Amino acid sequence: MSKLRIAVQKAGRLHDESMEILKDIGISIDNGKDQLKASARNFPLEVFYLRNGDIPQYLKDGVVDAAIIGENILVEKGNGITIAEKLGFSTCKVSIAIPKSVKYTGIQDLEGKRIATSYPNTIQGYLDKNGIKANLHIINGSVEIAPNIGLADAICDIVSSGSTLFKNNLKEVEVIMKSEAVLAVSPVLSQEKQDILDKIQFRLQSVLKGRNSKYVLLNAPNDKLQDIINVLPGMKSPTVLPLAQEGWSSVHSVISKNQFWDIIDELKKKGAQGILVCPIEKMVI
Ligand SMILES: Nc1ncnc2c1ncn2[C@@H]1O[C@H](COP(=O)(O)OP(=O)(O)OP(=O)(O)O)[C@@H](O)[C@H]1O
Ligand SMILES: O=P(O)(O)OC[C@H]1O[C@H](OP(=O)(O)OP(=O)(O)O)[C@H](O)[C@@H]1O
Ligand SMILES: [Mg+2]
Repeated sequence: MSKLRIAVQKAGRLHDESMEILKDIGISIDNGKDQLKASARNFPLEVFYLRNGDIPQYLKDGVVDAAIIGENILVEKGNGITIAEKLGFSTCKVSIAIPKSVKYTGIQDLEGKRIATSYPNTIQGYLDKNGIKANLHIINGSVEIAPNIGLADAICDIVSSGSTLFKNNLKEVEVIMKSEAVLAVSPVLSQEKQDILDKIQFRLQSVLKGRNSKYVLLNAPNDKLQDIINVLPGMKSPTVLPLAQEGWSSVHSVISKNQFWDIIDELKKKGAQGILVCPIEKMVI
């Protein structure tokens, strides 16, 4: 039986959460610390530990079948590679920044300027789209220092919290793209491997839905029950159970993390009491 070969970053910002999500979908990996390849014990999967930047080529060549990789790297090097699933971690932006003291009126201000970056294709595409010609200086790391040492007028790099920009006296002036970790798929995948990938994707979706939701239990006086139920979404509709104390019910529901605090405020206003919030491990719909 063939195994799906999946690439995961060997070390760096994506590694830990990539391994965690594989564990959360029930895949146990025999992991020697310095191994570059490992097999899953309970699933037809082989994990290859590789550099994030090298993964697009391995996917294109079909050396690996799938990968957990930053979306930004696919935009930079991954033409022809499809995204099967967005994974919700390692969120960041690829942005252009300039020294804080320099006035910025719009992208035309970058005409003829020197821009330091590790993402030449991404920024070149953005400049072309906006009809701007600039000189790119490709460097592999510590990009944010370039304006301070006189190497460039602007930079294009990853921004997350913004603290690296802040420490280097830079300000973000253009956001080229937003990125997160994704499950990417090789363009050359056999049907047998596609079937294994479908199973992984199904499990990932149930973990991701769980991560994005909370299970909420609350007590409601029966005369307020309908008002409270109207606020709650639930997977189908909320579960309502009578409490031992007459005139009261227990209401159970699932709330999306995005709407969570708004709904809790609303529930309190409508008379809900003893609200408990629990994490959801997996949600299979
Ligand atoms: N500060 C950050 N916050 C959130 N996500 C980030 C941040 N920096 C990078 N990332 C994301 O994590 C990915 C991996 O970044 P990391 O710095 O670990 O590796 P790299 O230097 O890009 O790759 P390689 O594995 O080739 O050395 C990036 O492609 C991006 O998607
Ligand atoms: O907005 P922030 O939260 O400050 O994050 C942005 C920084 O994080 C990344 O660097 P990293 O720490 O991964 O170092 P690297 O350049 O060696 O990859 C990126 O290249 C930025 O420099
Ligand atoms: Mg980095």
